[in-house]
Amino acid sequence: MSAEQTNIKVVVRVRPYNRRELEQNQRQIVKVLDNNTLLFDPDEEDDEFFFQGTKQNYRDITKRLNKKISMDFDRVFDPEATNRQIFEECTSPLVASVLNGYNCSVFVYGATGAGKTFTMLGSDSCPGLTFLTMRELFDKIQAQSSTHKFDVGVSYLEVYNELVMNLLTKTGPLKLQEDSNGVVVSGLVLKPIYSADELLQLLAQGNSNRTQHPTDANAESSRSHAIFQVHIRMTDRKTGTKRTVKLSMIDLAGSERAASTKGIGVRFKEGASINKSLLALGNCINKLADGMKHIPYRDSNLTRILKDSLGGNCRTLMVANVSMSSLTYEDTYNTLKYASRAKKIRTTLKQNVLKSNMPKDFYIKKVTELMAENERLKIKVAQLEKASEATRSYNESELKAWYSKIDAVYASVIKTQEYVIGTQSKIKSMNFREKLKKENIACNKLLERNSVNSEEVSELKVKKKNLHVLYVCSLTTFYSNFASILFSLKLISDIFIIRQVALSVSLRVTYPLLLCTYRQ
Ligand SMILES: Nc1ncnc2c1ncn2[C@@H]1O[C@H](COP(=O)(O)OP(=O)(O)OP(=O)(O)O)[C@@H](O)[C@H]1O
Repeated sequence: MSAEQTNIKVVVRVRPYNRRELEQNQRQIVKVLDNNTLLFDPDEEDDEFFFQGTKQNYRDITKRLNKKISMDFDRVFDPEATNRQIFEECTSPLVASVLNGYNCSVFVYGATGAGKTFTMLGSDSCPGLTFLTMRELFDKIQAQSSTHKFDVGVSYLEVYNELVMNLLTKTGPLKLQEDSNGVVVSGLVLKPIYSADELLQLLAQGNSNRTQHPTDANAESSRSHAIFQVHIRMTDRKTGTKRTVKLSMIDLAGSERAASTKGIGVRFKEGASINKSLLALGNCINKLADGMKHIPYRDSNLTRILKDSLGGNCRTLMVANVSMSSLTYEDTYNTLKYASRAKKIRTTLKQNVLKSNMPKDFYIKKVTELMAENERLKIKVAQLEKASEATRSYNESELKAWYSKIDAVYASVIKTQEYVIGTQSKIKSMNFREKLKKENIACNKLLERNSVNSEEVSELKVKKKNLHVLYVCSLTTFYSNFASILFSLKLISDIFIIRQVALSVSLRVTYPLLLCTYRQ
């Protein structure tokens, strides 16, 4: 897996004046010039001093010249900047990195009262980077839950007087050990969590266990280094690839000079040990910045724990907190010097992919099997495609044959029907004609008798003529029906009706024929 070289990202946050600073009306020693640059110890623009009517550059000739040092950082946040703004610009991108398999660390550095805890934890109304980052992390975990399985565990440690304590269980001191994965805290059991709310509850619980004592600069000064870590194991549901990553949020104790906290007794020891660990941190930062090979991480427990974040496989963000009041001149200067040095540190990033325990042979066998299966399936697909094509063509030709057979049968049925109908009407008209003939014979017989009188003779003759007309009609299929109707209605003696029927059907050819037959 390729490794990527990157610098530690360093941002400076300048906090607003606190009440004490405003009351003492001190001068401003940090001026934010733009998003990346600040001026430390600028000239006092309004501090004008006139001697005998002439403006003097310096009121006090014994006073040293202002440093006027311009410093560049990855980002400089002025006193108006909010925690959300810093989150969006600095730690939100880290969440995406974590879920891509990179270890990430955020640590805040600065003197007591400079705003480290405010930046990291914030308050209910103004949540800090830890809260906002964890919320974002869980939102993203939720969004990816269909493709990945996530196992999340957290730990919250404090390093106080060089002792490592578990803030979640209030137990310790714990020992640090080194293995191939780096420094591990022996006996530390990760607390599994399933939601952002659960995580935030644990954070609150750990904070309440944190060692705090008031200092001159901060009534709730944190006297220990707090290290909140989220360990995530991601399993790709499709490929089964596993990754383990760690996101660390570190709130360091104040980096002020021991003298500035005016500690005695326990507080002095506390201050000395904070200084010892921060001195060790400073040494590591300096050596890393100079590209030295040997880095004295082992000088303190803090640097041992931060080894990963500073010089290991980790994307690291350092937030240097400073006050702009001249009351904190030395501390602010030191913090900015540290931050400038830290900018030079380069870390090497690698995506964390868990090695599988399966031997190589297993995968070789598996791939060979899958390739053979693939070939077998390809052949099967080709066979099926061929078979389905053959079935399709057979069906089409057979269907055509069936259609033409059906058409032929249908045509012959129609023909037969027509023939039957034709035959029926032929039989009908033949029967009708037979009837007409019989009637004519009967008329003839009556006419041959001597007993019929002259009136009856003329009536029989008219009937004979009409029978003849009907006979002629019966020779055509169309008129045969009319003729048979007239005959059955016994209207054959009324030639007028026959004439009307012929007229109504407007058969100009047949009508003269009928008339001429009638005239005969
Ligand atoms: N950016 C800010 N805006 C408003 N108030 C701030 C800001 N930064 C710090 N403060 C206030 O300043 C005070 C000291 O801040 P904080 O406790 O964060 O300092 P610290 O650096 O953590 O100090 P210590 O090392 O002693 O714990 C707090 O009351 C805090 O609310």
